[in-house]
Amino acid sequence: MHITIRLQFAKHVVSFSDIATAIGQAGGDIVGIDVISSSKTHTVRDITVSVLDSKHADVVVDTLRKTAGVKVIHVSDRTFLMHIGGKIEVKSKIPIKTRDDLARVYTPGVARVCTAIAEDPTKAYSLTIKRNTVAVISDGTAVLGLGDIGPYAAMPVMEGKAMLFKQLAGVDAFPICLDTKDTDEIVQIVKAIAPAFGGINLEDIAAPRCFEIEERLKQELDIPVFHDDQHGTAVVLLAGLLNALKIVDKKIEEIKVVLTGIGAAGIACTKMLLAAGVKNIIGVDRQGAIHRGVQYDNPYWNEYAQLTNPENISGSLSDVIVGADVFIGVSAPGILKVEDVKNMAKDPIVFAMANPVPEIDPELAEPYVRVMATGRSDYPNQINNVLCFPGIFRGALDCRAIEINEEMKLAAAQAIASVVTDEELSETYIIPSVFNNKVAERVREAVMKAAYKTGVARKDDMMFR
Ligand SMILES: NC(=O)C1=CN([C@@H]2O[C@H](COP(=O)(O)OP(=O)(O)OC[C@H]3O[C@@H](n4cnc5c(N)ncnc54)[C@H](O)[C@@H]3O)[C@@H](O)[C@H]2O)C=CC1
Ligand SMILES: CC(=O)C(=O)O
Ligand SMILES: [Mg+2]
Repeated sequence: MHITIRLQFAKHVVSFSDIATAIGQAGGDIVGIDVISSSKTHTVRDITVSVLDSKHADVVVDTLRKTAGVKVIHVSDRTFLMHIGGKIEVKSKIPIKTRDDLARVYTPGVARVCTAIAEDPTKAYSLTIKRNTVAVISDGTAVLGLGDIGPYAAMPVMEGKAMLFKQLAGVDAFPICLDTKDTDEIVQIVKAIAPAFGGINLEDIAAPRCFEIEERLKQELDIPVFHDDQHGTAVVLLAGLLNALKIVDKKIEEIKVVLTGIGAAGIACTKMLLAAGVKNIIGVDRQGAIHRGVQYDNPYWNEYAQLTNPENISGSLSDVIVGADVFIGVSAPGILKVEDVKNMAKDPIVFAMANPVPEIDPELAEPYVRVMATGRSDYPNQINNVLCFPGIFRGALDCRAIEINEEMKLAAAQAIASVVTDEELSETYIIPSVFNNKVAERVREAVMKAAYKTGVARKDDMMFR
């Protein structure tokens, strides 16, 4: 990583070459220098230094703090710099240059437009932003794998999701973090803000509350409501698995899958895999394998036990992973050991998808796996819901779908998988890159086709009839 250190140094006490030497001795590598101000006695400079990690950054900064004549003003890393002031803004489509423009975009002209919508509310789709907007709603209770860090801390992720919606699919998404964990209140708030939006993307709301929130909103709203951590993740996981199974030449009906983290993502991934034909899937949470014969406090786990684990095996992750063809992690960092991978069946497939730190370090797993994937951007095979949510909402908005149903999700998974051709497919390329511009377009088309086929599209479109 790179950090930028703003420091002031007294010219008569220390020279820049002394500072460069100190940084070098602490193991830092200077990659940029900017002079911010200079007087006869002092200079202020921004020095950008390449360091190994945040601990190493502390060592470099401490060294400078201890150097006589040097005052460290502040330290920022490039990631923080990208977040300063937030990452998105609202822009007008048309400038207001004259009084005439003003009278048309605002009062009095706007009143006629308002009246037209009041007379026919469906006109909200043609005369407001509704046809292109998605609310990204979080309560900050399951932010990535960081847990319940609250609504303020959740904002950078939601802003990031909004950026991806826009860049990858042209959707205008609004990050909305709610300072409440009350299910009824969240449902009420989302219902109340729905008029401005064409869709609702629920994000990083912890299980099991997220299931009720989504179900109730789906029933009460006539726009698509989609919990990204459940369905977006499940769609991309299935896409990756379909392609990985081609490499190891195994049939989906015959594989044994072990999945850790029976929360939002885990339950949805399991349901998607069962629908796709997986017969033997065992879910593992903190207490071990979910099995029948136990009354869990979490009602979703009791249902889960009925749907999975055909041999009703109990035990720890290390116990149940023996002989598994596929490991899927949507749980916590570092819980899969190298020994566990060694005990899997031939040609193991390991999808360690916890963010930001996966269930096993890919470098440790690599020698023993046939196909390795993570949720991260800095390793090959990124299985991340970002491959799904922009395109699936683009399709749903464009056909004005009332919901995103199972057929649309399956179509999205197949569309994502299809971007990687048989000639291109390899152990390190089972899933297209986030930057592959075919992904969102292919997902959009497949999703629209499925929406028209299943009768949930409201917009008349001859192409899809
Ligand atoms: N790659 C991707 O696209 C996505 C990755 N994720 C990742 O999956 C993880 C879970 O996310 P959600 O399902 O939204 O959270 P969640 O809070 O709904 O569920 C997490 C589950 O993992 C379980 N868990 C925690 N520590 C565990 C351990 N040591 N062993 C077994 N189970 C454990 C929890 O008890 C809980 O049931 C996070 O790390 C998140 O970043 C989630 C969504 C998408
Ligand atoms: C990718 C994502 O949505 C998550 O880790 O929560
Ligand atoms: Mg998420």
